[in-house]
Amino acid sequence: MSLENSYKKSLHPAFPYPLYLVVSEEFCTQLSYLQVVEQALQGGVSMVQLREKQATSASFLAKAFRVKEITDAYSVPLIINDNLTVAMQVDAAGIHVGNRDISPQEIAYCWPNKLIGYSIEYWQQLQSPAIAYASYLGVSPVFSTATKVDTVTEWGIPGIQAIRKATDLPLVAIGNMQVDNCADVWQAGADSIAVVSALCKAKDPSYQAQLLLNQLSYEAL
Ligand SMILES: Cc1ncc(COP(=O)(O)OP(=O)(O)O)c(N)n1
Ligand SMILES: Cc1ncsc1CCOP(=O)(O)O
Ligand SMILES: [Mg+2]
Repeated sequence: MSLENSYKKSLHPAFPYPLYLVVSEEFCTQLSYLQVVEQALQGGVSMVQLREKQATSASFLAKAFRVKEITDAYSVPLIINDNLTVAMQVDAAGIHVGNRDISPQEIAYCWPNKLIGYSIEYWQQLQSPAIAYASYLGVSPVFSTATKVDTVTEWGIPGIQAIRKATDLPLVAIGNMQVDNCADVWQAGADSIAVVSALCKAKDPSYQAQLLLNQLSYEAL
């Protein structure tokens, strides 16, 4: 979709974070993960998630402290993937979980007033009690991706549109989000575009972040 054919959406008032970096050291091929975070933030990334599926808790915690130092310097919220202990210890802004993780209900009980991201992998989850505790939903994945293969539904544009009609919660689109497809996903109802490869594998994450953001037509809050 060209910018001329798109309309300026408002940012979601509860989630004014249009470009969301999900960073893992293992997917950073050109630069260190800390350089990727810093340069992506320079390019305008508005939220960062640290996702370390292979790390020990100790290594995850050490990395989280390093990333938090950078995100704090840019006043950008840091989300921790899966690990509530790490999230609490670094005083992250929140945590992202899916179906096989600690539940949003349990998180809200142990760690109140924090952002809770919850992955939607199949339609019936929209009826789950977890929804009441979620701050945003990860539409996961929009398109299939080599970065995460243990997925259930490839939502596509029709999936985003259907979930948009079913809930007012902020929607984060994830899964093979690139410069050439994120405008359509945005216009279909996503409030945020989350990327791993598009920034972690970029030679110039700052420039790449600007290219992604330029595709997203929105009014400043
Ligand atoms: C923003 C965002 N959306 C979805 C996911 C996937 O979370 P999950 O289903 O728990 O899978 P893992 O990331 O733990 O492999 C995410 N991490 N971030
Ligand atoms: C963590 C995650 N959750 C759903 S898809 C995905 C990976 C997205 O990676 P990429 O942006 O490289 O397709
Ligand atoms: Mg998870």
